[in-house]
Parts: sequence; structure tokens; C-alpha cells
Amino acid sequence: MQVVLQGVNKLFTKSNNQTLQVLRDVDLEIGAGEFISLLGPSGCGKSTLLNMVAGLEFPSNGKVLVNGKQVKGPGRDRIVVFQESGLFPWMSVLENVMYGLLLRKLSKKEAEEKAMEGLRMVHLGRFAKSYPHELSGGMKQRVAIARALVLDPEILLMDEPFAALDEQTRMVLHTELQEIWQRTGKTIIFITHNIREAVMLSQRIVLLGTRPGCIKKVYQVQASFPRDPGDALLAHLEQKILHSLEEEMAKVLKEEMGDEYNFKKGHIHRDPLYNLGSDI
Ligand SMILES: Nc1ncnc2c1ncn2[C@@H]1O[C@H](COP(=O)(O)OP(=O)(O)OP(=O)(O)O)[C@@H](O)[C@H]1O
Repeated sequence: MQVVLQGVNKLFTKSNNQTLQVLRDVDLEIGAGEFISLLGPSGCGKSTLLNMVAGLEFPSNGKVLVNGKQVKGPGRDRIVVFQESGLFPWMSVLENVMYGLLLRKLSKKEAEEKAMEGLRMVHLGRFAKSYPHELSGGMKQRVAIARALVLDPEILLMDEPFAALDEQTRMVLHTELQEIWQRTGKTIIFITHNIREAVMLSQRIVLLGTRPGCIKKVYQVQASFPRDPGDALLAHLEQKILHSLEEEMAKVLKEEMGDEYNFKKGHIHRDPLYNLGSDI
């Protein structure tokens, strides 16, 4: 297994000196080339888990291993793509994608060739000379994905990369990401609040419960790629996951709202895309 979490617990000390346990006894194995999504209510520890694989956070107990070695910090084999593209506004699209390659001491010519290849992979070759402010949100995220891909990490860690995008753009990016994943064979760990997104993209979905976050259930998504959004089996799986999540959502909302919250089953169904942010 390429990524292994063994008995992972994570505790944070809050500003009032109280201890907050975010993850409890998480055991998870992710194979090389697998596309796996992490789903769960807001605050259940998804980003904390991803950051531990990235080497940006460390378990309080337990181990995180990548290719058999304990993670001690960030490495070239792992790159995170965040919700915000984080492009440098003063650099062109091409320069943004070249930046990491130049830091790795590639010649300007080599960096430019690789960056153009990356941009073509996300269908933005024509926009190489544009600046970030000239691009839409979806295009910026595609540049961010190209910037990560050209560095050729084995593992791509994606923390709600499409959360800020409208539904149409998101669907286009789903198709592109599926193509990229199939073409490159990268391992992808993908965080989302959107059940449909998880079902459309992943081979496995890990549902985290709260609090502290532990694995509530793991779902295999059997459908082949490219996925059909109208597939009845996928719709059925969405419903199944939604029902499991309702219980967890109720716990979170009850904790946040106390007596003011009167949870009714089916409450979440009003959101057709089942976005499960804390604003629901
Ligand atoms: N460095 C930190 N210090 C203290 N508490 C933290 C720290 N990082 C995260 N937390 C807390 O840990 C909990 C889990 O946070 P995390 O961001 O991992 O959850 P999440 O499931 O990704 O949430 P969301 O879906 O809202 O992004 C939250 O209550 C958060 O406030």
C-alpha cells in the first residue's frame, strides 16, 4: 500500500488550553494509483488527515507512512492542491506553472516545455501568456492542477479543489480530472463536501464521522470510467451515503445549535447536490 495510516489520533491544544481530539484511531490503506475521496461533516478532521499525509501536520499517536516510510515532512512525492488556486498575480499563466520547475533547477527551456505540456493537459495551452486576473475561477484551478502535475508527484492531495466553482464548471473539471487521473496513474486523495462529486470521481469513498473524526464507513464505487452522471447505481449510492451522513450532520448541528436545533430526517435532501458544509 502506498499510503498507510495506522492508529492515527490527533489532538490540538486550543487557545484556551483545552485539548481538542480531532481524529481517533484512524486506520486506512490507500493503494498506488487509487482515487479516494474523504467525505464528512465540517470539522470532522478531513483536512487534518490530508495535511498529515502531506507532512504539514503530525499524528499525536499512530503513524502515517508513504511508500513504507514514516512521513516526517513535505516531500516531492506529494503535492497539495487547495480550494484557492494561489497563483501569483504578477506572473503569466506560463510563468506560474514554470515557477516550481525553475526552483528544481530545470533550465528555462526545459521548464517552458514541461509547463506548456502541463497547460495542454488541462486544455489551457492558448492561455499561456494570460495573467490570472484574465481567467475564470475554473481556469485558475486548472492552472493550479497543471502547476502541480508538472512537478510529477506520485500523490496528488486535493483539498476541496472545486468547492468555489459553479456546477457547470465543476462538471467540466470532473471530466478533465478523470482523464488526467487515468492518463497519469497518480494516486489522488480528494476532500469534498459534495457527495455527488465523490461518487462521480472516486473508486472508494471514506466517510468520516464526528467528533472526534473516525472512519464511519468505506464505500466502493464499482462503476467504470468515464462515469455517467445519470447512472442509477451511482444515484442509489449517493442516497445511501446521504443517509449515513444525516446522523453525523445531526450530531454536529446539535452540538453547534444546542436546544435550538430540531433535526428532521430528510432535512438535507433540500440541497440537490448534497453539499454538506456547516451552513446547512
Ligand atoms: N492547528 C490547529 N489548532 C487547533 N485546532 C485546529 C487546528 N487545525 C484544525 N483544528 C480544528 O480541528 C477540527 C478539524 O479541522 P479540519 O480542518 O481538519 O476539519 P475538516 O473536516 O476539514 O473541516 P471542513 O470540512 O470545515 O474544512 C476543527 O474543529 C478545527 O477547528
